[in-house]
Amino acid sequence: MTSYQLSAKDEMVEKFLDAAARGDLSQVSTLLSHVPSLTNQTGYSGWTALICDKFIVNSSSQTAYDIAKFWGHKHIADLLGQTDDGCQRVLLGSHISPQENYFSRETLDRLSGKRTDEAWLEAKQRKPDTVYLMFSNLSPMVSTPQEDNSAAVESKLCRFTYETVKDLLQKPATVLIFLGVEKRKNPSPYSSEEGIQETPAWFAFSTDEDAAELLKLCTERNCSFPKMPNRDLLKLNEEEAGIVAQARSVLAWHSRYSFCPTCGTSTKPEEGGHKRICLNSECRSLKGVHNTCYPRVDPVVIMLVIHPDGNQCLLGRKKIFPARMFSCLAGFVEPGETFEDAVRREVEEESGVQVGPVQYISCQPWPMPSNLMIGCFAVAISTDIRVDENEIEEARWFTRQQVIDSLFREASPAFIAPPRQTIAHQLIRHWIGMNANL
Ligand SMILES: NC(=O)C1=CN([C@@H]2O[C@H](COP(=O)(O)OP(=O)(O)OC[C@H]3O[C@@H](n4cnc5c(N)ncnc54)[C@H](O)[C@@H]3O)[C@@H](O)[C@H]2O)C=CC1
Ligand SMILES: [Mg+2]
Ligand SMILES: [Mg+2]
Ligand SMILES: [Mg+2]
Ligand SMILES: [Zn+2]
Repeated sequence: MTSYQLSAKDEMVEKFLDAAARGDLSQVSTLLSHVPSLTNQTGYSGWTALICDKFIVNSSSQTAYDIAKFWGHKHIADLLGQTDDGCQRVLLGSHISPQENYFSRETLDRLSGKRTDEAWLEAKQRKPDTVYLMFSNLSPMVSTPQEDNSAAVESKLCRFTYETVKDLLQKPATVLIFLGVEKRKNPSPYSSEEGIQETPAWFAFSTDEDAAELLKLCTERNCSFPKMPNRDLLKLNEEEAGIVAQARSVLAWHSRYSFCPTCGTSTKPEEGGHKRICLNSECRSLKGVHNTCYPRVDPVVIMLVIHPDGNQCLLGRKKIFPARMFSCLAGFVEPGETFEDAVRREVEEESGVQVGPVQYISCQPWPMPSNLMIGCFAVAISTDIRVDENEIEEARWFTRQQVIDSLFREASPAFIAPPRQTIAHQLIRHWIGMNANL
């Protein structure tokens, strides 16, 4: 006996569920002949005898699909995975694994709390193990193992010590930013502050000194300041790419915000280069907190639009793309807009295709100069293409097979995919990895 009293109806429901769970067909039919509505009654556990609506969840938030999958009933899970509601079935549901994109790795601990600690920052600047990255015209100095400009050759950031760059740091046009300290590989066994060996700090600075003279300061081979960031900054390893994503965006902001957006007076860097303050003591921007004083990040949605049949995707090309390259559609999020609405608006503006469900997949900082690419899948609810020629030269539906050929096979694919370092490439690849779910 339970400690609580069941009503006659509850008792009937529990009896019915018990019979259904045991597979006692004769008792199930007897009870049903008396009370047909028992099929959809819910017991204390949240279960029904037979889950007729597959979007109903039990008290553990599991759908029939989740349960079938958990117990390894693949056939049933596959059946339940098929739906008639055209759109949702081509999305991934809960099967998304976290994905790291190029420019996304957090190699350094930013220690944002230390940006206001001037004494600590000054001491760190002079430490012999502190690493300095040098930027000219928003490009970091890099070295390449051989003189080869092809995309396959990896570049390395040139690292400088305080002794080498201290004169440059004094020049009035130099902007210095504190990037953070190296993350500790092994957690320290010490618990007291004094016992912990501090890891090296990293700074980046921009200088307008003569580039040829700057290159002489480095002892590495084949040093240069790359000319085409969209191409040349894709040659770093993942760690260095993550550092450049932060450094280039912040330095680009300094180079564009030397005057106050509120009153037009000159501004100066503060807080380890993560803030600029106006030199006019009467300025409104000095009262309260204002986003004009901080580095900006511009959200951009980038989406792989999937055909309602689940087996084609929509890709477009801009005039400036290399020949035959097609990529995901993308566009800036506008003020007061959700990213889902931005996806729908940009896709319709650029291709005329209407979009229903939108699902976030992963994001990518894109430091040219300061975008945050918000990567999504989106399911089309119309398929006719009408391109806005101001933004896109051509847009097309490509079949899964054409996409696979383009990513993995050399011989004359239908189009050329964007490079692997772009989130566009990763979204396309991710889609190929999904089941057609048909
Ligand atoms: N990492 C990746 O895989 C990819 C990155 N991208 C980046 O996404 C960005 C946006 O894509 P688009 O198709 O050009 O956007 P878009 O479709 O919104 O059109 C760009 C136009 O929007 C206007 N605009 C509105 N807000 C702006 C802002 N904050 N900054 C600059 N322009 C603004 C300008 O008129 C600009 O010409 C590009 O800058 C590109 O660098 C684009 C595709 C792939
Ligand atoms: Mg666009
Ligand atoms: Mg657009
Ligand atoms: Mg736009
Ligand atoms: Zn001002």
